[in-house]
Amino acid sequence: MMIPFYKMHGLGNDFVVVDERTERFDLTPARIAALSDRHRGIGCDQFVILRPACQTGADVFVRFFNADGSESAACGNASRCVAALLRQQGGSTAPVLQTRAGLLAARIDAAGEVTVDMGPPALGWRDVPLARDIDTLHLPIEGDPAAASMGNPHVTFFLADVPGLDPREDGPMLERHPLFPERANVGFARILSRGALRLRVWERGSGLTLACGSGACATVVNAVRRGLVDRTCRVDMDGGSLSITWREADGHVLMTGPAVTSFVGTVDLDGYPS
Ligand SMILES: N[C@H](CCC[C@H](N)C(=O)O)C(=O)O
Repeated sequence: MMIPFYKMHGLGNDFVVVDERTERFDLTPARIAALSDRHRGIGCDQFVILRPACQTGADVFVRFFNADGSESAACGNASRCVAALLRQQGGSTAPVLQTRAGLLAARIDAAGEVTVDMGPPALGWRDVPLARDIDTLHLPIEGDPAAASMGNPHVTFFLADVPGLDPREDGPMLERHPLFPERANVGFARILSRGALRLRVWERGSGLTLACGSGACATVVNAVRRGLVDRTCRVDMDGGSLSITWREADGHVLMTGPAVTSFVGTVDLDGYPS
């Protein structure tokens, strides 16, 4: 069965987007993982499915799946891409995305830059979640990381504390550390100034990516909590930079950056195991 898809990216964090608002396809986690494979499938960091919104005020319901087929409630870069896609299809410049992490209000400016209100971070141990009741600002792991949720679990290492830590070497073990019952996205951050930091993320279910939107949000939150940066901070990643603001007035985190459609295509689902 041939189905259409959009290939998109946010700073090189790339996605296959399939629109199921008018027709459902048989997209099992196994088939999503096969389609996400960069050698045997289309290839992407995350696979994104659009469904009709079922919450008042939302324009679309969005589900995010990692390359291993696991589902995440949040994906910042893909949220910007979906907002831009709706706009390309004639939608408003202020779409609202329903996600499993809540309603996300987006805004597309005249230059095509997309701002998504990612909502407030969740900072309690049960929110991240962690395996037991501990202070999320200082986890009992070598390197003294902090943890926060943006609807998905993030742990942040500040490399000034552990200069030898490496995403590819240490990411896989830390992703599956027993302290993270739902695994974790692992951020490796270097503070550049009060208004900028450098970040690489070993992503849960996808590995090292060129950029991570929710990771950028969680890292700024954790850096502000530690008194290391101001509430508006540029986050420089391998694929480019995002502007993040942890707004004092309501505690929401705003993320601004690009969203690109690389190409559209069709794929025969019968070629992939369900
Ligand atoms: N790997 C993440 C989902 C994608 C996050 C990232 N691509 C973003 O832009 O936020 C997780 O399992 O929580």
